[in-house]
Amino acid sequence: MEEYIAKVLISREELGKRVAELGAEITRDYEGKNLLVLGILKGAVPFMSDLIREIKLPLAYDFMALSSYGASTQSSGVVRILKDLERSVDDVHILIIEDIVDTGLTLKYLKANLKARNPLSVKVVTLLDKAARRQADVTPDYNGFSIPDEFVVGYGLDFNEEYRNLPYVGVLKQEAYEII
Ligand SMILES: O=P(O)(O)OC[C@H]1O[C@H](OP(=O)(O)OP(=O)(O)O)[C@H](O)[C@@H]1O
Ligand SMILES: Nc1nc2[nH]cnc2c(=O)[nH]1
Repeated sequence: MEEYIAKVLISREELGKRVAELGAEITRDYEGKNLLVLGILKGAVPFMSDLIREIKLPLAYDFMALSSYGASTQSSGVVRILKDLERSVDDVHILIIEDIVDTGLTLKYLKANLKARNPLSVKVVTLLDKAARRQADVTPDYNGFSIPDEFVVGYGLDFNEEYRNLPYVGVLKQEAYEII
């Protein structure tokens, strides 16, 4: 698997340190609030798993699955809900967990959809922000790392469903695109 990694962009150590910082910040901000952490499948799973253990507060978590890209690396701009929340949210502060905000189209749709359900608030934490590619006017409330316009994999991020289990964030070699 790792033979196709051109370089490590964010190491395991850097991820751990930043996730702990984000957890501490979120802990301060949500003290005394009814918090629902909302993971967006599938990419957010490793980040969410680490982050929730750095949030030292009572919380509930749930998941949504959205489709934006299919197997391609290009945004279609079309967002569909493949799996929805299991409960109403009018008594909770929602914290969306994303692995990456790229064009922002997914997040723009999701925030509008959730706000229509009248939660107490909706905020977003993303591990990665690729702001150079933004098409929609959305800014994450918490951001792990701002990254350049390169296609990244690992720590939840996939190429064709592979590489999600890498413990770091890396950039793929060109050859990886040529073998599928
Ligand atoms: O800002 P955007 O351009 O809309 O892109 C960001 C979205 O794309 C990725 O999901 P993807 O659809 O690849 O699903 P996955 O998490 O299951 O890999 C990522 O997890 C975000 O949800
Ligand atoms: N795996 C992966 N998915 C993305 N979705 C939007 N940008 C990216 C990216 O750089 N890598």
